[in-house]
Order: sequence, then structure tokens, then C-alpha cells
Amino acid sequence: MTSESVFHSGYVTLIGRPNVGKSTLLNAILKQKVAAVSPRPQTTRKRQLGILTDDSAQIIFIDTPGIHKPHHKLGEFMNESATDTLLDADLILWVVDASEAPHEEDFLIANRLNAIRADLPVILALNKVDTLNAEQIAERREKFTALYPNARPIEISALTGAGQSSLMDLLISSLPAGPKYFPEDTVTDLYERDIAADLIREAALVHLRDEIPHAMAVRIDEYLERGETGAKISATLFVERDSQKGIVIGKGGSMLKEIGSTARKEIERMSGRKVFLDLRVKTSLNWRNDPHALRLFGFEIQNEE
Ligand SMILES: Nc1nc2c(ncn2[C@@H]2O[C@H](COP(=O)(O)OP(=O)(O)OP(=O)(O)O)[C@@H](O)[C@H]2O)c(=O)[nH]1
Repeated sequence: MTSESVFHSGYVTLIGRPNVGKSTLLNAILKQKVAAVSPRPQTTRKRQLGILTDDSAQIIFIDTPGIHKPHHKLGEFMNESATDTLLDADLILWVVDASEAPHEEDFLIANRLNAIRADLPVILALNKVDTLNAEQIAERREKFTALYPNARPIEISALTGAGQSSLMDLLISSLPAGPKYFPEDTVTDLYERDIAADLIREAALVHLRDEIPHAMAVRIDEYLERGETGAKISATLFVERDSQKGIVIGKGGSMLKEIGSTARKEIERMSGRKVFLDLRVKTSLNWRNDPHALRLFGFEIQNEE
């Protein structure tokens, strides 16, 4: 059926438990910093869309938040969002961390895949194979494919790029024939400000320790274009307690300065222009359990009239 003249397109949902390397893979494929990558779990909170267009295909990636056991309302939202995204997909790219044996959450995902749409094609990307030898890879491949035997397994390393071109071929050939939904030069339809908010949060993750980043939300207050001179961005970092506020600001504002400097460089890299970044910190008590606060920070609560 597939001939060279056939153009393939469609939606690919990235799914996988936290920290398996979904963001790293998406960034490698799109060659631009779009999703938040960090060594700590659960940094990807919103659905994100990255688009790859070449001569033969257009792939629209949806990056789900990691499926995990919810501990608070935000966790529930993240799980709902992940399940909802599965329903829209033409194809599922399930990323697992092959450097470890399957976790309970991998079983959970396999169950969800079975429950939602058994006819949906699923590619199982065994990631982080750069950390394994051939024998270990074969063993992990067997363990993971046993969870969902309908999946097409493929070994990759999002970090080194190994297996990536085979993965792209497989993705394209698994998508239906279809039109170009978006103009060629569209890398992402996410508003740049949303990516900027993610990058600020990621910079905070890099500089801060322990539980503080997980109790933090970023709101972009102002995103002003200044023509040739770049953009001016003002943002507020919300924490849950005054003690956290002190830590985020640091002695004489030193911590906030470092976070701002890292974030500014990343936003400049992402947007390809100069950025003036102004950050402030505010306390918003218990925002993770407050539906109003969640909405304010851009988490649309689903299943609500
Ligand atoms: N060795 C190795 N490490 C990797 C690979 N891919 C990702 N990592 C590392 O794994 C960690 C998690 O990567 P992310 O891309 O943030 O994972 P994620 O699945 O997007 O995580 P969430 O945002 O929490 O859902 C980071 O420290 C990455 O550098 C890989 O192929 N090999």
C-alpha cells in the first residue's frame, strides 16, 4: 500500500511512566527544546504538542504527563489528561526505561492500553539501551513485550540517538495516509509563553533541592515583543509556604538571580532572540489542592461542566 508518493500524517501520543526519557526523545526528534527535561520525575505537567514535517510525513506529537498514582488534585488532573490524550491518537509511542525491570506503573499503562482501544497501533520504545549489553537488552525486551504483546518493540537511546532513525521509519510507516495538517515550519503550536513557563520551572528544578520545585507553579504575567531588541517576559513563581519563598529568593536575591539567568538563556535558545526576564516569587497556600489556583496556572480541570 505504501508507495513513495503517499504522504503519511497523524497524531502520536507519547506515553510512559515518569522519568523514562519521553521529553529527551521528543526534544531529540524535534531538535529544539520543547518539553521540560530534568533528572527529577514529573516535570511535564501539560499536554504538549510538537510537530515534525518532512517530505514523506507529518507527525504531530502529544506529550502526556507521566501516568502515576495521584497524591493530590494536580495528580488526578495529570492522569485524566493522559487518558484523554490516548483517545485522540492515531498511534501510541510507549516509552519505557529498559535500564530497569518493568515497574508497577508500566503494568498500569499496559492495562490502560488494553482497556482504551485495543486496535490502536502501539510502538514500544525500549529506551536507555546505551546502559545495557546485548544479553540484558534481550531480557528486558522479552519482559516488556510480555506486558502488551501487540506492541511493536524497538530499541533506542534518546540520549545517544541510537535507533532513532529506525524509530522514525517505523512511526511514519505506522501512520495512515493523510494531509499536511500544519504549515511546514510549525515546530510546535504551543504558545511560546507556555514553553517559557516550562523552562523557568525547569531552571528552578536545576537550582533548587528537594520538595520545593514540586510545590511550585509558574505564571507568565507579561510577554512583550520588543521588535529587534527581543522580548520582555515577567513571570511569578508560586510556592506554598513563606519558608519556601525565602529559599527560592535566596540570600539577597541570589537564588532567584541564578534561576532567572539559567531560564533566560534557555528561553533565548528556544526562541532565537534576546530576552529580558523579570521573575518574582509569591506564596499561594496549598495551590495544588485548589481548583481555582490550578485553573489560574493553566491546568484546565476536565470532566467539569
Ligand atoms: N542513559 C540514558 N539516560 C536517558 C536516556 N533518555 C533519557 N535519559 C535520562 O533520563 C532522565 C529523565 O528524562 P526525561 O526526558 O526528563 O523523562 P520524561 O519521561 O520526560 O519524564 P517526565 O517529564 O517526568 O514524564 C534524564 O536524566 C535524562 O537525561 C537514554 O537514552 N539513556
